[in-house]
Amino acid sequence: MRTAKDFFAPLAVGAPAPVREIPARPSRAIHFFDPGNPKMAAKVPEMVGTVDVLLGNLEDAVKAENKEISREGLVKIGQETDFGPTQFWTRINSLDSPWVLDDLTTLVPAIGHKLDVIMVPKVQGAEDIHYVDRLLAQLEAKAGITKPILIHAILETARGVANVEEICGASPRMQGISLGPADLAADRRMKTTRVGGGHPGYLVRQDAAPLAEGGYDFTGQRAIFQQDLWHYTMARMVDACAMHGIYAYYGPFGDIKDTVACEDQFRNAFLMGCVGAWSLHPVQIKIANQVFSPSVEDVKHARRVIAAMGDGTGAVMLDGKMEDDASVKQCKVMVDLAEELAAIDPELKARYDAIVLD
Ligand SMILES: CC(C)(COP(=O)(O)OP(=O)(O)OC[C@H]1O[C@@H](n2cnc3c(N)ncnc32)[C@H](O)[C@@H]1OP(=O)(O)O)[C@@H](O)C(=O)NCCC(=O)NCCSC(=O)C[C@H](O)C(=O)O
Ligand SMILES: [Mg+2]
Repeated sequence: MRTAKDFFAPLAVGAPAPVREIPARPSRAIHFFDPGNPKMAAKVPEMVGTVDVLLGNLEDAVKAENKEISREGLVKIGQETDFGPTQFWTRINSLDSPWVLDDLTTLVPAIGHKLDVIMVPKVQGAEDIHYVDRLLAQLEAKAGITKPILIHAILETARGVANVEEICGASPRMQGISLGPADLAADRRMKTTRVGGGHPGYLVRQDAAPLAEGGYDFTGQRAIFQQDLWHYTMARMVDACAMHGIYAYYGPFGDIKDTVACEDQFRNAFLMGCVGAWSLHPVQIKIANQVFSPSVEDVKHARRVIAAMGDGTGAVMLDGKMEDDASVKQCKVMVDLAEELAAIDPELKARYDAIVLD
């Protein structure tokens, strides 16, 4: 058993002290690029400052024969790029793959001082996080790294979902969790063939109309309402993350051309408590930045409620609605997020600063 005092002790002599709290850094879009793809790699410097997180992907979507080229490409990018306000993450290969040990033993000494977060795919339980945690501590100690690299897990197996609470609490390095809908669908034997998003077959149909002579008209037109396949998993993930003070993210939306449905999926995640989503193509960065930034209307309303509530206790009527201690807490979540984002996004800051309370 790991005791409370052990939890915040370094796991290797000379490794940096674990963080006590995960910093609330903006991460509306986690933008994936293949560091071994020359066209994508060339775009990295110009993307700095336009996206909250740049993630060099080494796992799925990188061909087996290119794993080493991509890893070397990531080292070069890490060494040569000034990331400024943008976070620099990587997704390593899965823990059961032949590449992951080389990923970690190459990346940490070479660019560990620049890497903010390592995303670990297909996490099954706390034991996977413990393995990476100890290995990172050893590698950080050896490389003289002074700031601990954080861990982000992808929820993409049934066992991972069943163990999500213990995964979130497995290490002080745990920064957050993303939903990996494509691998999760396969692992669960869902009958879908998509990378995230909904499915027209997963629906609820309006009741049949009653007939005058009795019985029901099962042949008439009835409205159908498409349902969200990911609602249950997202809700579990958000609760587990909130419980442990870490951050939840929707993952990939593979239908790049369907920007409208992508926006819907991202907005569902935002409303449910996620702080960001993945971007697979430059077009999705703008969608994530917009969706995961509170609207001017929401910030204005939240500020009005906070102002009307004074010390934050009791109940008042505002625009015909009751506001109380609980609604003011929700409004503070909105305003705090707006302030964090305004600190790194001048355009957003100008829009929030222009708000005038009625
Ligand atoms: C999806 C893509 C294969 C599409 O690429 P492409 O056909 O080249 O798109 P375009 O012609 O529209 O590209 C226009 C230009 O933009 C560059 N580009 C494209 N994507 C990126 C990017 N991600 N970062 C930077 N630059 C990008 C192209 O090179 C073009 O450049 P130019 O010719 O100079 O104008 C491709 O977007 C892609 O591979 N994206 C990343 C895919 C990925 O990372 N997949 C893995 C994450 S999802 C996953 O793993 C599932 C999950 O784990 C789960 O289980 O659910
Ligand atoms: Mg996956």
